[in-house]
Amino acid sequence: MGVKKALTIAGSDCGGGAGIQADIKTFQELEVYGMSAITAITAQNTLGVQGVYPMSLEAIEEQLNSIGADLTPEALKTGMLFNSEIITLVARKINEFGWGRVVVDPVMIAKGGATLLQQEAVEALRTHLLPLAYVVTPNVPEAEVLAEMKIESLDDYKEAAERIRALGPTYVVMKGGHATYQGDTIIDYVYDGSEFVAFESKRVESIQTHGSGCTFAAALTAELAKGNSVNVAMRRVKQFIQSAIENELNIGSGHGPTNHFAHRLVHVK
Ligand SMILES: Nc1ncnc2c1ncn2[C@@H]1O[C@H](COP(=O)(O)OP(=O)(O)OP(=O)(O)O)[C@@H](O)[C@H]1O
Ligand SMILES: Cc1ncc(CO)c(N)n1
Repeated sequence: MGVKKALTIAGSDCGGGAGIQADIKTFQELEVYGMSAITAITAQNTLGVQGVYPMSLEAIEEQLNSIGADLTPEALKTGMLFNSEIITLVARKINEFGWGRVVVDPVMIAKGGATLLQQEAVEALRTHLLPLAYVVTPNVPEAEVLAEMKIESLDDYKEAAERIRALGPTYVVMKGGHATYQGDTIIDYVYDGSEFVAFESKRVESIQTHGSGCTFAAALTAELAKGNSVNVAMRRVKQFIQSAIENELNIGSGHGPTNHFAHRLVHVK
């Protein structure tokens, strides 16, 4: 059986904790061959985002053409796409190459508040990209935007998942990192249109969660590239992200990155 290939279409985080860098590290740790198409370069560190430089549409298209001509990914994820032109282009190329197992991480705002998706681009995400998604992985604020409603309870959560699934994805993974009503427990829900499967974990009291969303979606993409079902993949993903948050790296003086190699310690234990 040959090695599986995963592609990330996302922004670069020069600080190494989120974006393309988090994705490639995660693919590597999960023993999947990682590839990238860079949509934007960001200047950022654990203190915040200092600059955002979108790539030209031509540069993005050429990267995707090179991959499409030679290196078909078994699964791919999208992260920071920044504007509606980039979203439309990425959706067109995914269609053109017939790529499946698409994980859409609907990245909108960085932890420090910087805009990673322009307001006007939300509609493009809803209408062009979500119909192509096998899985979409919103956190609570992103789910509120996509579903156009406030989420304050479990019922709201389920209603939002229903509305998001109506936009086209086969699976909606509602991440619970931001859900304040769950107390010490974090619950991520997988919704397939008929049932909600809950994945529970213990909340770690830590500010070193920079890139947790990217790492989570990249781990899911890697496991899907191996041919796993979403629910089987999620068990591995939750272990991976839990150990990455529990085993702090203590890098930088702000919101430090998660520890992408921590799962190796868990295996040794
Ligand atoms: N403090 C924490 N302790 C344990 N697990 C966490 C914690 N914060 C997030 N997670 C887990 O990390 C994953 C990502 O969740 P989260 O909701 O934080 O994503 P996100 O907000 O998209 O991240 P980002 O801010 O990087 O975009 C989920 O599986 C979530 O359960
Ligand atoms: C490039 C990039 N993508 C995603 C995020 C969200 O964590 C970030 N901070 N930077």
